[in-house]
Amino acid sequence: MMYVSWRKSLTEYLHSCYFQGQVYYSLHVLHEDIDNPDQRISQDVERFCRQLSSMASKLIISPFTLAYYTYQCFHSTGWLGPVSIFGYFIIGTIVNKILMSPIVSKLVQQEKLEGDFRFKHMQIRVNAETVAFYRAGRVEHMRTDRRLQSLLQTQRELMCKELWLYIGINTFDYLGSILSYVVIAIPIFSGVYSDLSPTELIALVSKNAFVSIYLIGCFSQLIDLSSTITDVAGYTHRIGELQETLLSLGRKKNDNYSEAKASWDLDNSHSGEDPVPRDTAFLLERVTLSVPSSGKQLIKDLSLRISQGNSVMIVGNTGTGKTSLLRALGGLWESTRGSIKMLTCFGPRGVVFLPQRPFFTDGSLREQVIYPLKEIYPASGSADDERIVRFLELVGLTDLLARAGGLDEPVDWNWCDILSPGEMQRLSFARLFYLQPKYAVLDEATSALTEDVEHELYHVCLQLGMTLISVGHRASLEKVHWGGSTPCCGGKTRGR
Ligand SMILES: Nc1ncnc2c1ncn2[C@@H]1O[C@H](COP(=O)(O)OP(=O)(O)OP(=O)(O)O)[C@@H](O)[C@H]1O
Repeated sequence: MMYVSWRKSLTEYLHSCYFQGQVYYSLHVLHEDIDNPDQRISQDVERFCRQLSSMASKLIISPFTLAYYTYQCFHSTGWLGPVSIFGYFIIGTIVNKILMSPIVSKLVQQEKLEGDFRFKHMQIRVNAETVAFYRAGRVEHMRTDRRLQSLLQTQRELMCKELWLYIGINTFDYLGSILSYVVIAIPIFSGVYSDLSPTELIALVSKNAFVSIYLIGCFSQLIDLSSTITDVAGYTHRIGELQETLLSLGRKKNDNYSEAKASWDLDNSHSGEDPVPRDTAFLLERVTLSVPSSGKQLIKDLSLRISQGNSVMIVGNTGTGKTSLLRALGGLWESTRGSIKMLTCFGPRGVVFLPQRPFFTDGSLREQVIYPLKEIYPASGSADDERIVRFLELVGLTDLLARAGGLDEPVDWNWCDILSPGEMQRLSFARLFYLQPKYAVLDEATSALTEDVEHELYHVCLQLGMTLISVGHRASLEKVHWGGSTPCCGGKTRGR
């Protein structure tokens, strides 16, 4: 009996560990499984709901069975039986409450540490080469190990606390079965059933034992639920935190960016209702911009209008907020004061951003060049092979066609691993030429290329009719953005 109960506790514990893992994934899916977060979250939510519904079904049925067996117990033992069993349940609940409280906070702490540890793993996996260049393997190993040790320490503490809870639950179960005989022994020895024959007495004892044990069993079920409740409380707390963060982020979203402008738009969706000229892409009025996490002020009272044909170059020292200004233009950061209006859409008919770190998705060479149009128009087919090949030639990546085995050949490599920084920047330009937007926002997009190549690429952009908003350090770039200048915080904007 003892063995069966321990095994049950262990199985429950392992089950809870498994369940914790699943919920953990739902919380860290944003970091690790960005490719398919919706599916992961829906699977986890499904499991979570199953656990809740099993708990709810037990809670719904319990009152009926409790009422029936309380009546039966009262019938054979009088008030003594039900009162002592109810009193026993109340004491059990109080003890459980005391044992449960520290487990919930420990479980939340464990979830957080597990997330930190996995995030560290992912960070090393993504930056393995950089770490190897720094010969920082031992350092990273030590740092990861430190996180693992603190996670294991918390898990050990959690197990100790859970051990006491399980001891409490099992003790309640065993003492309960003894109580069933005690409650019938009292009326028997006090002479209530002195007129019964031994056979009738045995029948009475056995019937009462059955009823009492069943009644105590109902209470045991409720007490057992406490271990599930502690798990659910911990996960609910953690998921609640995630939800609150997402809600507050959603609330902070810049109002100037409508839902339509938050995604790519291939139709000419400019409504023309704005009082500003149709050729204006961005309108900034007395904008003050600060780093969201630290509040450090980067830009103060910047007013700027970026319109078609008037390229802008943003220059300045490192860390002065050039990229941050682009983040604000792209709606990723909110201004502290003033207003930023984006009056065009994302995509070929509007604006395309080339960020400082090039990004390449998994897939064929074509998918890299037309990114992200394949997902927007999956049936685009191979109608524009010629254009893609021409743009690859223009950026000096003809050999990539041979390396990839053609435009549509599936490749098993990670594009960021096999391309040099310069090649990545060239491929990003091929993408830009293919998309051919009205406005191109270029954040140090040619930092790994020579001045000549930079000049050529910028020249093609202008030939294709793009208005450029670029961040760069080289004086040679200024010629492309030739014109007057507007001061801007620690940096400068120069207009063509
Ligand atoms: N996500 C972030 N969280 C906290 N601080 C940030 C974040 N991104 C940037 N910062 C800080 O904001 C400041 C401006 O950063 P930004 O990237 O705009 O600089 P920059 O002018 O583009 O520099 P560089 O020329 O080196 O690219 C820096 O001090 C940087 O440390």
